Amino acid sequence: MAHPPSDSRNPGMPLDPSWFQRAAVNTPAVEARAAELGARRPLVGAHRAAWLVNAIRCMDLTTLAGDDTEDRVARLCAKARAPLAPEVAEGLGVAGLTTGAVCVYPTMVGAAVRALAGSGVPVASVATGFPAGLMPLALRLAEIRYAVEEGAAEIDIVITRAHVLRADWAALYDEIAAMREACGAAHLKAILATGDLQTLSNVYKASMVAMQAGADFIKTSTGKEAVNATLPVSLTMVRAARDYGARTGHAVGFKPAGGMRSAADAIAWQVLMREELGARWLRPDLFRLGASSMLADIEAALTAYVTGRPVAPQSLARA
Ligand SMILES: O=C[C@H](O)COP(=O)(O)O
Repeated sequence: MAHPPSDSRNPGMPLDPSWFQRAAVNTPAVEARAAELGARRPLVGAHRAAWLVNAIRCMDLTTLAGDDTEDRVARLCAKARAPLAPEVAEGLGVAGLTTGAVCVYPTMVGAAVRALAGSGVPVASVATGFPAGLMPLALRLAEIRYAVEEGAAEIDIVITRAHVLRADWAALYDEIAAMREACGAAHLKAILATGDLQTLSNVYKASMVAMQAGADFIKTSTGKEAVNATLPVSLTMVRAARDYGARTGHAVGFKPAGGMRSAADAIAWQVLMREELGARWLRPDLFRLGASSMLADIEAALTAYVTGRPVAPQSLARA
């Protein structure tokens, strides 16, 4: 399938329920496909290293904790600017490698912007009453505008799950469209909190509504639900993005987030993107891995590959 260009933002479109209201996801088939993806023969050597470097390039390095401080954010940003030790980066031929972005709470955006100055690494901010989103819309929109004024280039919004559970697609569309407008030039990632949506068919429908409302990315989770990113949910969402792109010519990005911890996770999700959407979707403008602790395992794997010495992930510098 020809891949639509991704350098143009998703303009959205009027809500059209005929694109999704009769969608019925074959859950057993999706789960079987996802299991097959996760059970692939492991990559080794230079091939595995290349996929892990790309995972860093596409990572939203995240801290979203109640005890976050400006010092912790500054340390995270230093890691985002230089995720690998110099000798490891040079050994891989990726001097200057950075993460895709840094993702923080709104009141930490200023500290992140200052710490990332001159790096080219954008700041993403969660907003709209993260993680539950249960605040008046006017306050959620004000929070978006605050984060953008603080310097956020990307806004990760959360949807009102009740709109999905009640199949109130107009209400879901209207809130995301209003959020998209409040973002202005900042890119909008729509967090669907899929662990709260009960069925894969609801995940597909919410994905389609978010894209029709103008989301630049669809994102699985806040990382605070009981169940966050899974391969079956991700497969459902990327197929929605594929269907939307085939009909509109607009590429919408995908961000799995929450609970991904290992280098193996980083490869499994990239294999899913490569096989379902194509190599074009393995770049940071269309793919992000939302993770707070996955980088340590990736760094340990790459350090061991370059130096030949095994390294415990917990021994590496953490934010
Ligand atoms: O959006 C990013 C997620 O909150 C990160 O979740 P995590 O801490 O489980 O990696």
